[in-house]
Amino acid sequence: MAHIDAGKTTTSERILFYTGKTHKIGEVHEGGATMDWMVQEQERGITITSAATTAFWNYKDNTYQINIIDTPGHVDFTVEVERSLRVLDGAVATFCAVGGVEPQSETVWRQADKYNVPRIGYVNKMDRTGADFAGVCAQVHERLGANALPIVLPIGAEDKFTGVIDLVYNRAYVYFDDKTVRDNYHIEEIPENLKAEAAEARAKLIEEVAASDDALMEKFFEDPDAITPEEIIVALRKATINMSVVPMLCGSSFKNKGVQLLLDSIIAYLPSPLDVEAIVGTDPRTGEETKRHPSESDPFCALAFKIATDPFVGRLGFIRVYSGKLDAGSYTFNSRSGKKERISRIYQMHANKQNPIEFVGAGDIAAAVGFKDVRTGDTLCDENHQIVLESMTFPEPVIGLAIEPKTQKDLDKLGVGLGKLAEEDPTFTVKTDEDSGQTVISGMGELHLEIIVDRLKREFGVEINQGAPQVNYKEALTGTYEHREVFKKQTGGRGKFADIIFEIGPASSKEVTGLEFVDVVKGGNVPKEFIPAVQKGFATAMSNGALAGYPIDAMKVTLKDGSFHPVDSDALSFEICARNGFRHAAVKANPVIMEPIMSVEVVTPEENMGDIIGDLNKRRGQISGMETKGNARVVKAKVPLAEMFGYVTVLRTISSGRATSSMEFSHFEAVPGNVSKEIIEKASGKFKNEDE
Ligand SMILES: Nc1nc2c(ncn2[C@@H]2O[C@H](COP(=O)(O)OP(=O)(O)OP(=O)(O)O)[C@@H](O)[C@H]2O)c(=O)[nH]1
Repeated sequence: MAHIDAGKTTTSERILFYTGKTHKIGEVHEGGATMDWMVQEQERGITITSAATTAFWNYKDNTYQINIIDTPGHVDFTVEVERSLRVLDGAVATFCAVGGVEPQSETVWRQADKYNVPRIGYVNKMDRTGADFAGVCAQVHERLGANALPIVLPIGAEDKFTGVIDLVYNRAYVYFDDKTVRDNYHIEEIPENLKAEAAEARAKLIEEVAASDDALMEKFFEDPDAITPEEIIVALRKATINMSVVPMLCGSSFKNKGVQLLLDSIIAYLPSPLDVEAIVGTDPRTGEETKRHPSESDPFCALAFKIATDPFVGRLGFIRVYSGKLDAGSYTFNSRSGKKERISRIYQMHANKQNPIEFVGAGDIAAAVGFKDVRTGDTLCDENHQIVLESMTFPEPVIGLAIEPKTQKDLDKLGVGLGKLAEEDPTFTVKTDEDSGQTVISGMGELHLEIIVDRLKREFGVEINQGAPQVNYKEALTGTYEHREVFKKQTGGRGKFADIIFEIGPASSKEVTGLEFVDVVKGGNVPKEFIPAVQKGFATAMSNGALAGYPIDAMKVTLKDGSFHPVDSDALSFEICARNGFRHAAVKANPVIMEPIMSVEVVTPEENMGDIIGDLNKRRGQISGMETKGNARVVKAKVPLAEMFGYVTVLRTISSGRATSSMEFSHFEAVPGNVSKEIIEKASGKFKNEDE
C-alpha cells in the first residue's frame, strides 16, 4: 500500500520474478507489468484494480506461501485499498525515498490502523536524486506516529546506491546490476566506512526490541553483544505483530536492489494467518458473538471482498478464508441472503490468470466461481455454524456524470455494462432520473468516471455521450417546523382522504442515517394500520430534497396527530399525504444545500507558492497548513469539490509543471448563500417540487 507512484507495482513485479512466478521482469512504464493487467492500467501506468497473486518464497530452509494484493495509490480507487486491508494480515507500506510520507501514504496508513494490520515500511527509489532513508523514517515517526525502526542501512545513495546493510545479521547485501538473475547480490562484510554507523543503528535496534521483551532486556543489560540475530528476530516479530514497532527497510525496486531482503522480512516479521487472533462475528440466528479460529478443523467461514467479471470464467468472487475448508464442487451458505451457494470451481489467482485448485483452507485468498448471489462484504459459512463477519464501509461517491449511449440501440447494452461495473465496485453508483430518463453515474473522482466510461466502450462496446462532471450535493434540515397536511380527492365514487400533523427537523444525533420516525399519535386518530404508510411516504420523499431535489441523508419526523375518513382513507392516501407534507414543511425547516469539501495538498517550489495560495483562495479554499519538505513547500487546504474540476491543468500552468497536487474527500458542509442560490436556480429546470 502506498501513495501513487511510490513503486508498489514495480516492487510486486520483482517479487514475482524472485519467487519464480514470472521468468522476466515486466515494467510498469513499458506497459508490461503482470499485476497491472487491465488495458487502462497498462496505457496509463497506474494500478486501478487490485490484483491478487500467490507466490512462494524460501526462507531458512522452509518454503512459505505469500498471498499478495497490489493496491492502487490513486485516491479515486480507495475502495480497493479498503477491501484489501480488510482481509490482509500484514502490509508493506511503500514510500518514495524522495517524496517520503505523501497524502495517500497517510490515508492508507489510517485505513491499516482501522483494520489493525501490522506493517513493515519499505523506502523505495533509493537511486533517485535526493533519496533520504533516515529522513523518510523520521517522517513516518512524526507524521504517522509510528515507531519506525530501521533494520537496514543503505550503502551509498542516489546513483551510488549499491545495496543495504542487514542490521540483524550484521552483514552487507551488495547488488550487481543484472535484472535477469534472481540472486543478483553478494553477501559481504559491512564496508569499512559504514561500520561505525551500522554499529550505532544496530545498538538502537537491539535496545528497541529488548524493550518489548523482559528476558531480552535482562540480557541487553548484561551483555548486549551476546544477543543473537535469532533472538532479535523473535522479539522484533512480536513487536511488529502487536504494532509497537514498524521495521523499516530500503531499496530500489526499479534497479533491482533490496527486494529479496524485503521478502525475507515479510516472512520473518509479518503475521502468518496462525498468528492472527480468532475472527469475531455474530451468529445471525441468535445475535450472539461467535468466533472462528484460523484452523481447518473449525467450521468454514470466509469473507467475499471483491466481485469481478472475467471474460473467460465469468463472475469471480474473491474470498479470504478465516477458518475451515471448502472443496470445489461443494456447497456453502451465504449468511446475508440466507441461501445455499454451490461453488463449482476455485482458483488461485495470478493477476488475471487462474490456476484451478481443489480446495481452500484457513488463511487462503482465492477466487470462487458459481455464485448465484454474492456481494462485496458477504460472509460465506457452514449452514450449521452460521456467522456474519463485520462488513466493510465505503465512502459515498461525490461526483456525478450524465451519460447516454451514442446510438439508441445500445441502451440495453449500457444497462448490462453499468450493472456489472456497479456490482464490482461499491463506490460506483448508477441512477436514472425518472422524469428526464437521464442516466447519472457517480464515483469518487474524475479519473474514476473516466475509467468507467472507457471500460463501457472497450468491454461492453457502448460509445457514450457525456455531460460535464457534476457535484453530488445533498440537502439537510437545520431547523424544526410543525405542519398539518390534508390530502383530499373526490373523483366520483370512493374518494381519498388523509390528514396528519407532524414536526420535521434534523435527526437527533449524527449517528442516525435515513429517517428517524417517532409516532406519538393518541387515541387512534391516525389508525395504526396507516402509520407505516406515513413513514414510507417520508422515507421516499427525503431522497428528493425540497430545495433542489438533492437527497437528505438524515432527518427526524414526529407524527403528532391527524384524522381519517372511515371510507375514503387508505394506506396510499396517507403515503401521498406524507410525501406532500414533506414538500410543504421541509422548505420551512431551514433547509440548506451541503457540498463535498476536499482535502487538497499541493507540493510546490517556493517561488510558486504565492500564486498557488491565491488561486486556492479564489476557489473558496481555506488554507489549513503550510510545511517544508526537503526543498519543496507543502500547502494544505480545504476546498469545495465544485471548484476543483480541471485543477490539475491549471496547477500545471501556474507552476510550469513543477507542482503536484492530490485531493481526497473530507466532509460535507453547507454552501454559502450566494452559491446556494445558483445551485437552486440551475436545478429548478430539472427539478419539480410539486404535489401529487
Ligand atoms: N528511479 C526509480 N524509479 C522507480 C523505482 N520504482 C518504481 N519506479 C518508477 O516509478 C513509476 C511508478 O511505479 P509503480 O510501480 O507504477 O508505482 P505504483 O506505486 O504501483 O503506482 P500506482 O499503482 O499507480 O499507485 C514507474 O515509472 C516506475 O518505473 C525505483 O526504485 N527507482
